[in-house]
Amino acid sequence: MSLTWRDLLDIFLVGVLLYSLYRILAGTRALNLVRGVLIYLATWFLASLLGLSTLSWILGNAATLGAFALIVVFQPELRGLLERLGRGQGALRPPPVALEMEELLLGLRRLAERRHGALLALERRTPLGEYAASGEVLDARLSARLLETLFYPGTPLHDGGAIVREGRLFAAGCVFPLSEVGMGLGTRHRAALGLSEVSDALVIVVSEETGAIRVAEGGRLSPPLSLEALRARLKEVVRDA
Ligand SMILES: Nc1ncnc2c1ncn2[C@@H]1O[C@H](COP(=O)(O)OP(=O)(O)OP(=O)(O)O)[C@@H](O)[C@H]1O
Repeated sequence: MSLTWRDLLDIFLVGVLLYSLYRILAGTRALNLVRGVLIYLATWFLASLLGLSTLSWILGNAATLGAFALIVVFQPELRGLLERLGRGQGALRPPPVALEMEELLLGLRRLAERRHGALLALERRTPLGEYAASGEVLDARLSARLLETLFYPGTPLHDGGAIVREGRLFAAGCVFPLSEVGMGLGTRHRAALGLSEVSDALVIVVSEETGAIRVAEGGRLSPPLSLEALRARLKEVVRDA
């Protein structure tokens, strides 16, 4: 049997598909799931190969049930995965968000200096309306003073995340989905990571404990960023209004 160009194309495309899946899943809870599923399939395959009929019968039947259970348990990840596949993971970069960047940076700097925890999502292609609905819709002009006021500890809206839509502070006090990955992190950081897993939003988080500013994007949380590094990162995403 000779190898035709179709076989080579087939192998190449499967390789690209597997690599893309790995890139999407790397660093997320779903990567462990894929590893688990591969181990399961390998055991099942070996059991059938060695003629261990009871074990392969059990594994075969459990697979059907397990597939449904996985869909239920990993619903947020699957949703995020389909979302990212739909967006083409960078091939179709979301258009830049129009935003008064210096106001945003000034607000973040002041929050960080005072160790006022903050969570702010910049909406891109994925609509964040369902999360905005869990908080208070403001649709106000974004300013440093508004950010400082919103995240001032003790105020009713300081709890939860804010959403910036088309350069305006659209909503505050919103509940974001919590990531299962950053179990060592506090809930504010897990909420930043969680939203970035299920959307293409760029989520900025200011730590109450350390004042460190980090950015979550595509299911990954950056190390603490200096204001200059943050400005450089935002310039790739934001178009000054
Ligand atoms: N699901 C959520 N969505 C949005 N915000 C949340 C969510 N869960 C918690 N928060 C926010 O996180 C705050 C609690 O932060 P916590 O101190 O546990 O986190 P942290 O990541 O350690 O932050 P920090 O380093 O700022 O202390 C809450 O007051 C609330 O504002």
